[in-house]
Amino acid sequence: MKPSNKNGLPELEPLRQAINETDQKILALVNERLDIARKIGAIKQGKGLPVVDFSRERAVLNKLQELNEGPMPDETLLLLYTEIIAASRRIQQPLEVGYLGPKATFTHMAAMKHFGRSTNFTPLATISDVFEEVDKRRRPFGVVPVENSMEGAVNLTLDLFQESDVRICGEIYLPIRHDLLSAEDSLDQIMVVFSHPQAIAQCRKWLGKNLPGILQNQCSSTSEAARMAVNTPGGAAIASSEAAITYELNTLADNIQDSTTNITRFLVIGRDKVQPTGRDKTSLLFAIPHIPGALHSVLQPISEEGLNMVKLESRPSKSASWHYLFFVDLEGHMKDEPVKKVVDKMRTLCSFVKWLGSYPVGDRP
Ligand SMILES: O=C(O)C(=O)C[C@]1(C(=O)O)C=C[C@@H](O)C=C1
Repeated sequence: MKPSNKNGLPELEPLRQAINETDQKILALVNERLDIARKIGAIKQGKGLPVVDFSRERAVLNKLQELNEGPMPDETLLLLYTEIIAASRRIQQPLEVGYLGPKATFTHMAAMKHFGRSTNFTPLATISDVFEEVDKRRRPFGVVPVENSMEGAVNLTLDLFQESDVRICGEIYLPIRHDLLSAEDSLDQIMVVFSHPQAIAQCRKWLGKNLPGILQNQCSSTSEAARMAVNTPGGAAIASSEAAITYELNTLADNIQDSTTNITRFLVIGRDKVQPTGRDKTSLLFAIPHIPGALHSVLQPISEEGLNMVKLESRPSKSASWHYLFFVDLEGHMKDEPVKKVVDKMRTLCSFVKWLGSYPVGDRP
């Protein structure tokens, strides 16, 4: 008689056996990779070099994407390899990353997307705290929001670059997807919805259609809303899918935001320079003298060098009223000749230029 498995499908048997053998090989290879990472770690430690090399990590991921012929989608490949690299870092030294908390916010999700889940994350109360932790060398990296495709710039983050010496070493794009979470089982039990005012505003149409006239209660964050939902009979929260896991809530509806193009960009801040990857961005902060045409003449070298300016934002200067600082993002790395030339030229035209960092371009959803 042929061997049968629990489903009574004997033809599955050899395939399951093949999967077992493949898994054993994958396991052995991942452990082999970790052993190699451990050796690299020992060399780096001996030379006083940092464990993290974002440029190398990007090269590893790019190479694998190039080699991938499927059927594994690139998104899955990136998820798997982000975790394998996280484990390879961890075996060298556990990595400490601070982020704008609380737990299960979109900043937390962005941090996990970038660093992998096998990283030590600490929620911090404010954006200033994240900058301070990195500035004072209490943590090597931090993650903060910098702009949202619908709401615009996060001014506090931009302002903190004026005072701080941290460097941008990465960017993360995350689609903002809101879910309706509750300890209750169905929508008709819901009597009050908790969330951050921005999240409530972003789900206005859905709420009007599905929970018309229901009490809306504002919270300081979507995670705080999830906590309220845990403790309030008839309560629901608009929060992230991560909050459903963290607070053990049921997802009564997912993707309830009115717009499907709501994306937040986050920055990874640290203190080390990131080497060029071939697809980089450079962020600069500059001030111009109060003379006609000053901004035009500062930006002119950018187009002359054929560089793509991907962002320009102004903020009031902290030191002088009615004076402005400009944030500009250029495609390219500070080590690329055209970027270097532009920055040299800017230094002759601006009253002040600060290089905030050159870092790999983030994958846009
Ligand atoms: O190549 C290195 O320097 C490593 O430490 C290995 C590795 C990896 O897992 O590929 C891990 C951490 C670094 O940030 C870069 C790459």
